[in-house]
Amino acid sequence: MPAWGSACQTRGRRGGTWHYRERVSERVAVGVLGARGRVGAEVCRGVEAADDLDLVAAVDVGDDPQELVSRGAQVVVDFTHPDVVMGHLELLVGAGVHAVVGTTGFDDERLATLRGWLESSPGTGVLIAPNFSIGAILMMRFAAEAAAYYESVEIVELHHPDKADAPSGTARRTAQLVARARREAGLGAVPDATSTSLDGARGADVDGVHVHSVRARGLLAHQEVVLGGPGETLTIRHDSLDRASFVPGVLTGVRGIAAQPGLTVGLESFL
Ligand SMILES: NC(=O)C1=CN([C@@H]2O[C@H](COP(=O)(O)OP(=O)(O)OC[C@H]3O[C@@H](n4cnc5c(N)ncnc54)[C@H](OP(=O)(O)O)[C@@H]3O)[C@@H](O)[C@H]2O)C=CC1
Ligand SMILES: O=C(O)C1=N[C@H](C(=O)O)C[C@H](O)C1
Repeated sequence: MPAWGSACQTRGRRGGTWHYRERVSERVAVGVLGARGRVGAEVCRGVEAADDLDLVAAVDVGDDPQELVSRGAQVVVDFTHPDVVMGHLELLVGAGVHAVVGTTGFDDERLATLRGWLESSPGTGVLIAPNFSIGAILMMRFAAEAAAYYESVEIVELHHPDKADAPSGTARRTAQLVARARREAGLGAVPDATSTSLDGARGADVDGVHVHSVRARGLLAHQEVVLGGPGETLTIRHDSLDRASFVPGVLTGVRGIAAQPGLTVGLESFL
């Protein structure tokens, strides 16, 4: 029986007599936080279109997040804002509700706080995924794999100008994965003899990897990882052209989170 499966009976006719056959229903009651936002609205549409999911609460600014609990959400998806997401998670984890989180802004300190809350709520699962699109997940994986072979690497992330934060959660995560791969390969610091006269000219330094953030109307979510070695470069690029790109990954997280208690960072282990 799945974690939230409920057994129900269906009636069938065999040999002229009615009999009952047990059928296991795996429907999941889902709440969405940030339901009127750019991604939240897309997630609501995805949940409503799925045969095995029920949208029981759609919450945004002005609504009471307690509704998520009182309406029986088993899993809550959060696409809100880095400034408010921790408050939501404290409420959800305290109530034993699983969470699938796309909202950015998770540093080591926040993750440690979250782990502490989860220790007091055994059986509850939280998935924090910097990016739910399959192409972005593959882009991060390919970048980490390539990083061991190149002396140089820089990341350019490009987004719409209404984005809450910079650098993007995806770029931070990519930089961390690339930096780890470089360490494991025994590579030292990336070569850079530049002496800059303007702050910011070389972007932000994330674990020794330079990250550049572009914000321009017309863009949605894009990233390039530029790797360089003697006489060659390799550019790994991903483009999200529509927010529909995030929905299948979110629904995969929703369906899998009850079976993965504790904290998971990145959708990779659900694929
Ligand atoms: N992991 C991933 O794959 C992705 C992650 N993201 C991240 O998701 C987050 C949201 O992005 P996006 O959808 O573009 O942002 P939006 O601003 O379009 O949506 C956020 C929504 O949350 C609402 N909101 C803000 N505070 C609260 C609150 N306290 N309670 C309930 N709702 C609240 C906002 O309302 P109001 O507008 O009134 O403030 C808005 O409707 C960002 O951190 C972004 O980086 C985005 C895309 C993909
Ligand atoms: O705000 C966005 O739009 C996005 N945010 C996430 C991030 O910061 O990485 C994911 C994607 O890049 C879109």
